[in-house]
Amino acid sequence: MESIDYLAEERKKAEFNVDEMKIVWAGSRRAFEVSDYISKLVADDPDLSFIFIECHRGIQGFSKEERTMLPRKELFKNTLRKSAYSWKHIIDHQLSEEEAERLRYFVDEPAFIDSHLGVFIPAIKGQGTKEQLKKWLPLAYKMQIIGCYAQTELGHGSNVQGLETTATFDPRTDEFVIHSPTLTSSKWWPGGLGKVSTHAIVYARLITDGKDHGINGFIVQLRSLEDHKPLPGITVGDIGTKFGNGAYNTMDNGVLRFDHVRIPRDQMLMRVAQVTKDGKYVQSDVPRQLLYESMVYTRQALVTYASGALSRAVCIATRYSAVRRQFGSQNGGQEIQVIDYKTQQSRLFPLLASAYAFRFVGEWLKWFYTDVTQRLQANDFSTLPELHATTAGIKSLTTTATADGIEECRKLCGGHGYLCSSGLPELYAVYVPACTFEGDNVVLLLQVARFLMKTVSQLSSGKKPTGTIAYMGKIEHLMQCRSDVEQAKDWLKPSAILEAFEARATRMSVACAQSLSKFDNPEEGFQELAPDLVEAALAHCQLIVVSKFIEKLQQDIPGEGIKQQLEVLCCIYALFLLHKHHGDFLVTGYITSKQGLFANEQLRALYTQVRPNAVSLADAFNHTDHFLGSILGRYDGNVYPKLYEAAWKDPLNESDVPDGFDEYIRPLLKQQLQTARL
Ligand SMILES: CCCCCCCCCCCCCCCCCCCCC/C=C/C(=O)SCCNC(=O)CCNC(=O)[C@H](O)C(C)(C)COP(=O)(O)OP(=O)(O)OC[C@H]1O[C@@H](n2cnc3c(N)ncnc32)[C@H](O)[C@@H]1OP(=O)(O)O
Ligand SMILES: Cc1cc2nc3c(=O)[nH]c(=O)nc-3n(C[C@H](O)[C@H](O)[C@H](O)COP(=O)(O)OP(=O)(O)OC[C@H]3O[C@@H](n4cnc5c(N)ncnc54)[C@H](O)[C@@H]3O)c2cc1C
Repeated sequence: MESIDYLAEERKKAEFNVDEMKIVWAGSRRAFEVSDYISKLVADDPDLSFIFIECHRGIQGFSKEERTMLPRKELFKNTLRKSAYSWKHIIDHQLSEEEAERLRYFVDEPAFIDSHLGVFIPAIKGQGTKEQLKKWLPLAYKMQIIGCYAQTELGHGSNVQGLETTATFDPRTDEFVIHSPTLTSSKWWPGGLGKVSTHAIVYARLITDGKDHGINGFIVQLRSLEDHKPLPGITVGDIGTKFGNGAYNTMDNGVLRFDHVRIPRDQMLMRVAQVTKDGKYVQSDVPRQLLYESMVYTRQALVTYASGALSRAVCIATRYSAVRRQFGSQNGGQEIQVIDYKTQQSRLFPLLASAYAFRFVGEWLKWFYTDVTQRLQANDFSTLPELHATTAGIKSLTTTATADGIEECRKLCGGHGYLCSSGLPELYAVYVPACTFEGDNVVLLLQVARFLMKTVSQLSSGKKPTGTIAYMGKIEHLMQCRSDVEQAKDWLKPSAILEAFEARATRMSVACAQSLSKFDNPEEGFQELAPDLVEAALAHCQLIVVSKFIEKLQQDIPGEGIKQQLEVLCCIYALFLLHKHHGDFLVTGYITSKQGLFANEQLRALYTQVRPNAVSLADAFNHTDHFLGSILGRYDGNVYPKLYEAAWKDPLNESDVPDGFDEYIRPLLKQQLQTARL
């Protein structure tokens, strides 16, 4: 039966070519084709799109929207089945790495495979010697071993140098003894550890001859490759159910303790430092920070994933806002679409613009990461501090904004957004730990702040800042200039926007540096001023996102109306930030309150420009209905019949009279009858 497109009228209003925008969103025609093909493959293959569970009726299939009703143990087993099935598909069809990554993405269930591919393998690559890569990578790539990244402990996560697990070298046997000396040294959180991983990269204090050399990574086998039982001396399990039904609970985040577990010496990852057979500790000529290199990789990857998650929420909220009508009916006509309310637009459209902004900054960050890692291979470490600060900062900014944005989209969908079948509660629950893992977002901004303070202090010594901090080279101008905006439309000029963000970021950093200089003990000052430093770091990161969006627009972007739409979105992103943080821009003296009001006026005009294109801009994300997993976000907009239909699938509706009626409701009702008779 052909379905009716309830959003057809909206789609007719588009002033640009949606198919061309899909390519811009994907990054290239080839990336679009791969994503498009794999997302449909997943949606159309029940083994990938459905959840199969054994129950009293035999094996039953459930759709993605029903996932939150299912028990964790069954969900987990189903995820194992899907991972094995996906892996077989990848091998049988010889999928490329890009296609395989897309397959994992569209299956859309957190699983051990994420830790194996996203953290375990990058850690070996970043910290292993050539010989170690040769030995371990083929095993890992063929999934003959499955690994996780065991860094965080019960007592310490953010403070990596505070980890307690020990790796003590025993020269008599040429082995390390891995040990958990305290309860708080238990490894706690690693994804894939609880029930699946056979191996882990374990971060432990390296001790030789009684001397503590700090943290290093070690490859440790945890489970038998025969029967999967924990090896002697190892206690391992899952840490328990996490936030939200379904959600991240398909992942087995684990706990791990070692009781004097011995591993061969060559299982210490030795790119950064080595221990010789006679127990001598030798530091390589590469910086110690390379121990943290895999975190840089994953933080960079999380930025592109942020745009993916935000675009899903925005797509659901935009389509639903065009379907939903409230108030304003005249002469029996239709009510107003809620998307036409300016308040709805002022909450929704900045998120739409943010999704695009995060996409482009993610694209750039991937390029930057690749560039720096190539330099690292050639022993050029000069750009590593900038890469660390940028990945930390942009990961922090984009994941915080995305988690908040998903929750805002849920509210934008009113009451129905609170239903699990809207897809938004689970999306939020799955997504929100991204603000914590791979570095707590505040801790990461403090890293950016340290980098900025160093940059400011080096300016006087004549060191020329480059890359993302090149703007600080114009410090004299940026400390004094004033916005020349005279009317609302002046805020459309990229140069006006850029200077505003550069001046604000520079002034906030310089103000922090000046305050810091008043402290005798700089570390004490840093702690005292931390909230201001975090704000300065955020201002710098917002500047990066804005400037990368502007740079994107300087490229040749073909396609009818594409560039115009992106220009509007770029201005919305920047002016929304200016409006939200306008206190910063005012206090630092770059704009007057009148210029702030012009920005807001221009923002409202931009919302009007986006309005006819909103649904199509969301369509350009090219999300399948399966991937969205949302009745409110259905492509055809057929929301109400489907919501009604879905309600009856809830297990509570399996019978008219609920279990427990005889024990708990009937006596109450009877008691009321007796009371009434009295
Ligand atoms: C179905 C089948 C499919 C098959 C598919 C196949 C397809 C293949 C592709 C698949 C790809 C998948 C990708 C998925 C990605 C998403 C997966 C997400 C999973 C997430 C799991 C989560 C994992 C974790 O959370 S791991 C644990 C993370 N932990 C942290 O982040 C801890 C945070 N803390 C720290 O990083 C540090 O402690 C820090 C930085 C806060 C402090 O460091 P410090 O050393 O104690 O102190 P400090 O003095 O501040 O720093 C010293 C010095 O070092 C510099 N520094 C710090 N960090 C770094 C760094 N990372 N890099 C470089 N430099 C660094 C710092 O700046 C200082 O420098 P100086 O000032 O110059 O001295
Ligand atoms: C779903 C999930 C998956 C994970 N997967 C893995 C994994 O695979 N492997 C792994 O090793 N770990 C993993 N982790 C752990 C994760 O990396 C840590 O939780 C994270 O690094 C934060 O550390 P923490 O829990 O110690 O938080 P804490 O540092 O205890 O943070 C608590 C609070 O203190 C604040 N705070 C901490 N330090 C400072 C400071 N210096 N200044 C100001 N404020 C501060 C933070 O901002 C936060 O508000 C995972 C976590 C989650 C939630």
